[in-house]
Amino acid sequence: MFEEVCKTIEEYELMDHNATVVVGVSGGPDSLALLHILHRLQSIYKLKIVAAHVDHMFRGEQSKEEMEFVLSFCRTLNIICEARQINVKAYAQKHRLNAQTAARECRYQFFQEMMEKYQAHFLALGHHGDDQIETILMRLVRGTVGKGLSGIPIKRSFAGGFIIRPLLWVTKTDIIQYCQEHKLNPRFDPSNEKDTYSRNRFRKYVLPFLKKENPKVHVHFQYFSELVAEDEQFLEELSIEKMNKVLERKTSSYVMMNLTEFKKLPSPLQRRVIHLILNYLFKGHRLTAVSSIHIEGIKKLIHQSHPSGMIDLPMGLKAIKSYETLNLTFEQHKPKPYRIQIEIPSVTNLPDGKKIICETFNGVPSYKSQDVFYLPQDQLVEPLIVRSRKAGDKIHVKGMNGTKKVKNIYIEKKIPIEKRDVWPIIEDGNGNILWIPLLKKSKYEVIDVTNQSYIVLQYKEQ
Ligand SMILES: Nc1ncnc2c1ncn2[C@@H]1O[C@H](COP(=O)(O)OP(=O)(O)OP(=O)(O)O)[C@@H](O)[C@H]1O
Repeated sequence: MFEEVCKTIEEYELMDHNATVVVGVSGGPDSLALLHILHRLQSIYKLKIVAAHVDHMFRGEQSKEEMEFVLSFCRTLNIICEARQINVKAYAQKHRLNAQTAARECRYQFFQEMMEKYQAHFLALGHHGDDQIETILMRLVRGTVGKGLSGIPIKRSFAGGFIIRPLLWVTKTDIIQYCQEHKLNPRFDPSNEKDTYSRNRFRKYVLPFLKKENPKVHVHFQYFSELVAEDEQFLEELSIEKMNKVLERKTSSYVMMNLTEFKKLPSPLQRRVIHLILNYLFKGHRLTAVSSIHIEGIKKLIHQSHPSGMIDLPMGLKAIKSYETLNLTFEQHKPKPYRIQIEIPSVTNLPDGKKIICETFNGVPSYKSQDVFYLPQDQLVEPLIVRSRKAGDKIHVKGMNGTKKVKNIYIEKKIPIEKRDVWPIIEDGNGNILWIPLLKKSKYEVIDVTNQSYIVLQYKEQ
């Protein structure tokens, strides 16, 4: 096993000469073997080794005894040992965490502190090949997708340096044998046997079967882990590039996406782009994992034939589709309804950022367009009003008998939902809708060569 671990260290460049390495040592076989191996490499790499032990205070005297054991083991090898007792139960209660998560958080805080104290480059941990198999299988069973399926990384950034795991290519059996050969006499944590933990059930019931099928199964899982990590990194970079092309607006609580561009992406990139956006929006919301249910929900909303729709996501996030736009937003604001009187003449600023210019006009209008409306002076019923839509709004459409629902006009013209609430509607003193700028004119616009006197309304950009 020693040779195998040395090979891993070299191949993955897990160690530099003259480096300072903090080693997480629980007192169990994995980390004890790891410490022993690194100690053997100390003179070759000219390493400074610091063992770091946390007593989680779960098992009273027994865990204290483990701490004493680690301290004395390090003394015999002449290795610096930092040990700390942390009341994890109290920490878990305070932060409302389960015991395992709390223990992990406390441990990593301590490791970080030790790395800073000793200005260490590496934190070495004793995860091995069987841990890798368990982790990947547990995640598959739990429904993890993407990068999470790569399991435990052999080297990753941490506290200004790297976490390294030199034992990932060896098995628990190799480690136990190593401990026996070198008479290391490790401590065994009884909680590793409990059926209540999911990991222990995988270890006890699934691993023996896999190892019987193929004693080298850990090699295949490790290889799988590295391939997935590599593929995922490549796809993530590609997805970031594509995401930047489909995003039209982005703040910490709001994202607007162009669906015409989005739909051109191949399906795996579509999923990843959604995943990236959700991760970005949920950042800081203490949501550990974006679930595939949310990603698929958004994808379905985008591809459904109906041009508009909305789904609710965790933490009050909403995905709102409107024609070729998807808005993902935590913002709940709905535009306020408005009603403004139009003086003659005047310039009226509108909530949609545009303006209505109202003037009198003498002569026969020759310019006809959807952004200008001519009302014969003798038809004017004051006051003229510009307002937002109301339920049941109807317009007597120019050149048509009867009325038409304004709502149907918005649908026909594919006006996005969020724009409908601010779109201006002009009505007269009788409450008749005269004009919906850019969309529809009413029968009240009558241009007649015998008439030389009009009110002209123009809808313009600022
Ligand atoms: N209490 C602890 N103090 C210091 N390091 C720890 C502690 N618990 C775990 N570690 C580090 O994290 C690694 C993985 O922990 P985990 O609990 O998954 O493994 P384990 O199977 O219990 O390992 P070991 O046989 O070393 O106890 C350990 O190998 C060790 O390097």
